[in-house]
Amino acid sequence: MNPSIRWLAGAVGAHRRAFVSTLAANLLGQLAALGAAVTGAWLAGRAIAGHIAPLDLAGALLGSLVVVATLAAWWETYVAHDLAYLVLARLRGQVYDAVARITPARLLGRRSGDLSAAALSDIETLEWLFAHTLAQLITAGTVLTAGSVAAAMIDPLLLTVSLPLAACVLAVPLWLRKASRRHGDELRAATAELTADVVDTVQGMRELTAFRALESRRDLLARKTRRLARAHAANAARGGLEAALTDLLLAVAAAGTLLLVVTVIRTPADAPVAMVLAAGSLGPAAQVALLLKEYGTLRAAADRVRTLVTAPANVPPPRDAREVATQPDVIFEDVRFRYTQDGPDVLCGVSFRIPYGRTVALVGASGAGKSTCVSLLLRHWDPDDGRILVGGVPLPNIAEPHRHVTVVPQDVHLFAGTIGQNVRLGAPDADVAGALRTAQLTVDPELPVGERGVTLSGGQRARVAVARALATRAPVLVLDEAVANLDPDNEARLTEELQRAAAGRATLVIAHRLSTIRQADHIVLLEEGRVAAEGPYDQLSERLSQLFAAQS
Ligand SMILES: Nc1ncnc2c1ncn2[C@@H]1O[C@H](COP(=O)(O)OP(=O)(O)OP(=O)(O)O)[C@@H](O)[C@H]1O
Repeated sequence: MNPSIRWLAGAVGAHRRAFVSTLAANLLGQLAALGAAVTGAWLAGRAIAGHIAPLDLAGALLGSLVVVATLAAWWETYVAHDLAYLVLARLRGQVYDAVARITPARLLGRRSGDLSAAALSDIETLEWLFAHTLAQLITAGTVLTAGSVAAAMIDPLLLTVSLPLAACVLAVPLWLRKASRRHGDELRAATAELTADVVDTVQGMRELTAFRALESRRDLLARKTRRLARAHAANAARGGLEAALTDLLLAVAAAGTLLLVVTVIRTPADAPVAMVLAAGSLGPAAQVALLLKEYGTLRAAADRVRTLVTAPANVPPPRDAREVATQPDVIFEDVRFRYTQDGPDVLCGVSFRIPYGRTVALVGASGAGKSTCVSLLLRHWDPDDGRILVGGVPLPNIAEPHRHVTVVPQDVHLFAGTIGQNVRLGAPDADVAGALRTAQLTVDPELPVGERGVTLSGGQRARVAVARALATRAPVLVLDEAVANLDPDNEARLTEELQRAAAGRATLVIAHRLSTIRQADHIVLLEEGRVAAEGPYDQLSERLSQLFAAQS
């Protein structure tokens, strides 16, 4: 069995009761249906022999079996879907945890729309596995065995046609399994790519409109849609071939069994029962063939979900947690880092200190490694060498780093909801009005901001992000170009407020404006991942002027 399918089958283990109920309902339904067919055939045989007594015990048994089969089918539909959605809910939780674990540092090289496809449509595809496959495969095997044993008890010869042909029916999906896998992989990949492009298109609609690129984007989506249609067509053509071959084999098996029954069974009254039992193996075989037809798609969806869910965390979980000082300094100690093993060193032994109550500005040309320092301080990655200490404790030994370090990022993300909800993101009991006041934003906290904060200006979004960070009361504050979206007046006023807020914090500022940098107590100049110089503004003013002149 494919390892991903085996892994998913294992996921059912947590819902044993629901699985056993599904299995019991399916088995009961199948056996009751077989029993009803045999009883009906036996009654037909008696009628052939001239015994017409419709309401005797056998008639009652037939009626009861039909009722049991019907109720079991209804029960199975209910419990099988219950099982499927229990497992799917669990998988969705695991996918969510995995996405949280591997982002924001990286997305396993996958696009966000691709991850949405894994979280939504791949998992939805697996519903077929849990609701219609696992229990049904076990039941089909049981019913096939029971029917064959009963037929052999009448005459072993009865199995000489149906059993080999049942094996041929099962061989069809096995014979086509490579094509099934290929089609499944292509189908899931095409679905994911289209989803990723649609998500990208919706998110970038403003740019597409501004740059008059709607036509070319439509062409791209049409191309991706055609790819998906081709994948569906290839999958459907193979599925159709499988179904046609299965039907042909079943028809040959039924005709052969009929011929055999006529030859082997001498008493006409026994012929219907013999026929039903001899053909009894064909029904389960056809059912298994039908289930295996979906194997390629299921396997591809299972592979994609498993890759995501079993992806290792970017950084190991905190260990030997230690108490962090309430008024912490932040220390970068000879930090070395590269993003990929064979990539260049991005930080080559960076050391600096942010004392509590002080503001340190990190400056440098584009690509010098400023944002990388922020990512390491937020523990999106761990340094390859050296360490970062907050309040005297290395980051990997801090149980909940976000309680100590907060950030106003370069690309602010606001969630659909009110300003207040966005400010309370990291601190549900926060003083929203106070945080908004410090962030210089005089708006109603109940004002809705729309998805990604579309109803706000860039400056307002930045100030909501500042309020959100301040609301957490974390003692280390990182401002990654937080005021870049503001006009000089507003920038000056917000910087003043932030200076006041910085008195009770250790603050790291990344800024490209001299006016912001001038406010800092200490400046660290990064060049190609190294600290080229550090000191107060007056000491570095010449180098800073050169840097900013070169950048402008
Ligand atoms: N996720 C990533 N994977 C691989 N390389 C990256 C990644 N992020 C940044 N880099 C590389 O690391 C180097 C430092 O990038 P960083 O974003 O830290 O620079 P920066 O000083 O903040 O630049 P800017 O002022 O333009 O924002 C750059 O060469 C960049 O291409």
